[in-house]
Amino acid sequence: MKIFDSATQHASPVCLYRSRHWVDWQLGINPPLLSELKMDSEIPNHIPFIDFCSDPGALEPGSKGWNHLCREVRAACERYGCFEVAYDGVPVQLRDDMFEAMKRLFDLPLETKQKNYNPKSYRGYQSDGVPLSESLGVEDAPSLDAVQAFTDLMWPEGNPWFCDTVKSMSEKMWELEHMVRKMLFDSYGAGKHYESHVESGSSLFRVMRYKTPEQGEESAMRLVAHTDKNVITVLCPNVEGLQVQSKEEGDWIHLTPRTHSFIVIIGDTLKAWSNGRLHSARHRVVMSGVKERFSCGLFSIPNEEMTIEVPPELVDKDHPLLFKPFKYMDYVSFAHSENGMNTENALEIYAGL
Ligand SMILES: O=C(O)CCC(=O)C(=O)O
Ligand SMILES: [Fe+2]
Repeated sequence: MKIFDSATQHASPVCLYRSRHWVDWQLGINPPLLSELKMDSEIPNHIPFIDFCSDPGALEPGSKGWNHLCREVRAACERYGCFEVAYDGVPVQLRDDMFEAMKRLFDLPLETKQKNYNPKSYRGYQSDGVPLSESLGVEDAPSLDAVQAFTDLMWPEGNPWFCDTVKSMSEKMWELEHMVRKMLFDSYGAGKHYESHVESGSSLFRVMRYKTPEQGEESAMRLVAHTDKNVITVLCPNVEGLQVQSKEEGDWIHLTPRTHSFIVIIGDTLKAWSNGRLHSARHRVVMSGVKERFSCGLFSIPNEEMTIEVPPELVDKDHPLLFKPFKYMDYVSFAHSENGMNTENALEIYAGL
C-alpha cells in the first residue's frame, strides 16, 4: 500500500444524498436494517449494521438467533464486503484504554518503535517516513508470549498495564473474528471446514496512527484504496476517516465509528474461498478534521503455505468454479508486485479461471 498526501488521488465523487437512515446513523439511533438497505434505490451511504448484543442466545451456534445472524452477516458480506457490528463483549473502558495505549506507544521515540522490526510488510514498524501515518504489528496476538515480548521491546522497564490492555483487546477482537467466520461458514453449509480453516492460520494485531491534514488542506489521503489480502479484518477506530467503496456503484461510503461497534471487512482470501460470493471491499483512510486518528485491527491470516481452495459445497452448476487453488504467500507477493499494485483486480488476475 502506498501512502499519498492528497485526497485527490484516486478520489471518487462523494455521495451528497442523505437518507433518513443517514440522519439516524449520525445520531447513533435506529441503525438501518439490512432489509431496509436493500430496498433503498438511492446510492448507499452506509454499510449494514448488525447487532450481536440484543439477543445473547443468538451467539450460540445452531440456535434460531444464530441462524438469523448467519443470514444477515452473509448478505452484508456478499453485498458490501463489510459491515458494522455492535458487540458488547468489549467494555467501553477497555476500548478507551486501548486508544490511550496506542497514543503512548506512538509517542515513544522513533528508535524504540523501529525495534519492532519484521522483514514482512505490515508486520513490524511501518511508516511513510514523515510520518503522516505509522503502524506497528504484533504477530500472534492475543498469545500472552507475543504481547509480552512486544511490550518488553517497547518498554524494557516493563509496562503491565499496556500488556494487559493489548492482550485483552486483541483477545476480544479475535473472538469476534471467529464468530463472524463461523457464521459465514455455517451460512454456506460448510461448517465442517471451519475448525481446520482456523487452525491453518494465525492472527496479526496492528495499531495505526494517522495525522490530521496539513495546514491549508481540507482532507488528506493517508492510506490508499486497497482490498485486504487476508481472511477477515476487524477494525476499531477512534474517529472517522475510514471509507469503503460500494460494490455496485463505486461510491465512497464514509464510516462514523460508534462506541460499541467494530468494522468487519472481508479479505481476498475469503472471497476466493467463497468462490466469489463474498465481496472483498476496497477501502481507504482519508483524514479531515482536527483529531488524530488511532485504529487497531485484528487480521486473520492464512499460514504462508496454506492452499486457498474453494470447498465443494460452494461449487455447483449455478456457481461454476471461479478460482484455481493458490498458495497464500504467492498471491501476496503478486499483489505487492508492480503488476498487482496497478490493478483493482489482483485476485482475479492471479487466480481467476
Ligand atoms: O486504519 C484503518 O482503520 C484501516 C486500516 C487498513 O485498512 C489496513 O491496515 O489494511
Ligand atoms: Fe485494509
